[in-house]
Amino acid sequence: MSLRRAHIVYILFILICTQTFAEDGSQLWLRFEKVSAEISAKRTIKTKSVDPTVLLAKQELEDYWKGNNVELLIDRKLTKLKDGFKITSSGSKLQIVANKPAGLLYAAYHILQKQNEGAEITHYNVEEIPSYDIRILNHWDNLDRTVERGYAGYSLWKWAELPQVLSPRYEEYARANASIGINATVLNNVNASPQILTPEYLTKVKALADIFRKYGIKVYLSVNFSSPKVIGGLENSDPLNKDVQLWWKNKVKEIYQLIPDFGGFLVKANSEGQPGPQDYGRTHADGANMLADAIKPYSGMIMWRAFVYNPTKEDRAKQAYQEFVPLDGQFRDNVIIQIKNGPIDFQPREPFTPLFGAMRNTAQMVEFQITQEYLGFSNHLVYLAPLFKETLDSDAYADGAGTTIAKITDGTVRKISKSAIAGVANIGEDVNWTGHHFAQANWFAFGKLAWNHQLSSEDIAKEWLKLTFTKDETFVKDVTDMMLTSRETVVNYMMPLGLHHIFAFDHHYGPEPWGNMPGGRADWMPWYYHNANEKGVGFNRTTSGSNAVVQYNEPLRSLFNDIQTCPENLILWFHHVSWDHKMKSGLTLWEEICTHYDRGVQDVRAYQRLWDKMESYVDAQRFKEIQSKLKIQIKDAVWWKDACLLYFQTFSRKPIPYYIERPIHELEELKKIKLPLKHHN
Ligand SMILES: CO[C@H]1[C@H](O)[C@@H](O)[C@H](O)O[C@@H]1C(=O)O
Repeated sequence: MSLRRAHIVYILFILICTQTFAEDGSQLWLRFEKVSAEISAKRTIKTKSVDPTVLLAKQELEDYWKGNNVELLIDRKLTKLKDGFKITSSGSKLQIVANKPAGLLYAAYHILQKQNEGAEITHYNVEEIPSYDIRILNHWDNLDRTVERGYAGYSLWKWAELPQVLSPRYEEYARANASIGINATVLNNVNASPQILTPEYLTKVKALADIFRKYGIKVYLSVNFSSPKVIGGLENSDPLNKDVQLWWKNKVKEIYQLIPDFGGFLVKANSEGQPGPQDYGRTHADGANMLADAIKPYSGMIMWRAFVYNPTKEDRAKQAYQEFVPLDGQFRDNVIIQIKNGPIDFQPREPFTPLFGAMRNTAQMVEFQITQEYLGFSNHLVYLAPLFKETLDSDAYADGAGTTIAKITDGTVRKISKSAIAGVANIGEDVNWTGHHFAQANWFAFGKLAWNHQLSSEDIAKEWLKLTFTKDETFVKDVTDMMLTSRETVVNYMMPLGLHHIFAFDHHYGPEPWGNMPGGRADWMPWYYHNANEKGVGFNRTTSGSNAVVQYNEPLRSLFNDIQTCPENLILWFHHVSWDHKMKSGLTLWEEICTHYDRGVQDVRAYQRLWDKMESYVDAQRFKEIQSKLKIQIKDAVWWKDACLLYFQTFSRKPIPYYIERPIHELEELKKIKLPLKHHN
C-alpha cells in the first residue's frame, strides 16, 4: 500500500471510529439499524393504499424491518381501533390492519421497537388502542424564538425564514412524535401573541402543518383572547359582542382554508395577566363557547385551561376549583378543560387537582409539564414517568372508589366526545433536542403514557434505554433503577414531605425559602407556602385552615384532614406540623426533614458513581455530557439541602443530626446568591 493510500485508509478508520464513539444524541430513540440489501430482497412490504402516511409506514419498514413479509391494510369498518392497529401473523406474513393511515404508521414503529428489543415477532398477535384520542404537546414557544420555561435552547420554529426555508428538523420532530404516538402539537406559548393569527404567521403555520400531516400530527394554536381587538381593530373582544363572534368565525374559516385538518385552539384566559372573558364580566364558559361555536363546523376543539392564577385572599390551591365547578355543564361538547396535574403549579410533588372529577358534565384533560421548570431545568436527571403515573393512578373517588384521574379523563367513566392529554414540551434547538440526554426519556414517556396509561414507568424506561443506548442487561438494569428513583430523589433534596414552591422568585431554579422580594405579592413569597415558625412548618389546608381539603371527595377529605392519616409525603401540604411531631419512622418532624434532604443528596452521589461505571457501555460524548450534568446536579442538591436545613433551623432551633452530611455553606452566603436566569428562557 502506498503511503498516500495508507493515509486515506487511516483517515477513513478515524472517521469510522468517531462515528461509533462520538454520538451527539440527535437521533433520539430512533436508532434502528438499516436492513441489508440481502434481507430486503427476501421479504416484501405490501400495501394497496396510496395514502402518504401509509406509504411512509411502508418506507420505514422497508428501511428497517428485518422480519417476515408485511401487508398493510386499512379497514374503515374497524372503528373501535381509532388510531390503533391490529397485528396478526400467519405463516410467513404479518398482517397489520388499522382504521386510519396513522394507525399503520404507529404499528410500523411498534414492531420496529419490538424488533430492537429482540422480541419474537414471527408469531406476533397484538391489538393496540390508544388511551387518549388527542395526545398533544404544548410548546411554550414565543414568536421571537425564546421559549418560556425552555431549557434546550431556542425554539425549533424558525419563524423569520418560514415558510420559504424548511429546516430538516421539522420532519425529524414529526417522526419522533409519530414514533411514540403523539398526534397533535400546539406550536406557540399559552401566553400567546395575537400576531400568530395574522395572515403572515398563518402561512408559516401552514408550512409546518403540511410537513406534520404525513406523520399524523395536527397543528393547534394558542390564541390570545384579545385578538379581535388587537389585530382585528375591533372595539373590544367581548364574547357576547356579535362583531367579535363574527371576527372569530371568519378567522377560523381563514385558518381552515389554509389548513383543512387544523386541530383547534388552546386558551389561557384571565390568568397571570392574560386577557379573557372576565374582562367583560363574562364567564369562562361564555368565552370558550364563543370559540367552540366558531370552530364546530370544522370539527375543531377548544382546550380551555383551568390554570387560573390571580391574586386573591384565598389559598391559591383552591382557585381553579372555585372558578370552574360552578360552570359545570355549561361548556359545549367540543370544549375540554385542560387542568394541571396539581393545584399549585407543576411542583416536584403535589396532590392531584381536586377539580378532576368535580365537574361531572364537562370534558377534562390533564396537563403535565415535561419541561422541568421546577425540577432542575435540563440540568437534573429526573425521570418523570413516576410523577405522571402518580397523578393518572390517583383515585379521585368522584363516582366512588376506582374513579382514577386516568379513567375520568380517558372517557371510561364519563362520556367525552374526544379525550385528550397534554404535555408542556421540553424540546428546543439543542443538538440533543432536550438539553439533558435523559430529558429525552420524559418526552418519550409522555408519548407512551398518552398512548397507554397502563404501561409501567419501569417498562417505559427500559424500552427507552434499549432504543437510545444499549441493550446490555447490566446497563439497562442499573440505569433503570437510577431513573425510577430519580423523581423521589429530587423531591427529597428540594421539597420533601409536601413542602412546595420554596423556589427562588421567577426563575424557579434554586432554593429561596426565605423569600427575596420586598413589597412583592404574598403568594409569590415562599413563606406563604411553608409557613415556618417556632412551632412548626407547613400549610394548614385542613378544616381549621384554608379548608382546601373540602374540595376532595371522601374518603380523601377526611384522610388528608387528619394529621394521623394524611400520607406523610403530603403532610406539609395539608398541615402545619410541629417540629416535634412523631413521624412513622419514629423520628421527629425536624429529624425526618433533615433525613430526607440528606437522602436526596446521597442518592445523587450514588447516581454519579453508577454513571461512572457505565462508561464502557456508552459513547464518549454522551457519557461525558451526562457525567458533567450530574456534577451540576450534586452541587445543586447540596445547595438545596444546605439552604433549606439552615433556614428552617432558624425556626426549629434544633441541631442537624450528626448522621447527616454537614452543611458546607453559610446561610447568609446562600441568601446572597443571585442567579442570572431570565424568566423567558
Ligand atoms: C406559560 O406561563 C407559565 C409560567 O411561565 C409558569 O411559571 C407558571 O407556572 O405557569 C404558567 C402557565 O402555565 O400558564
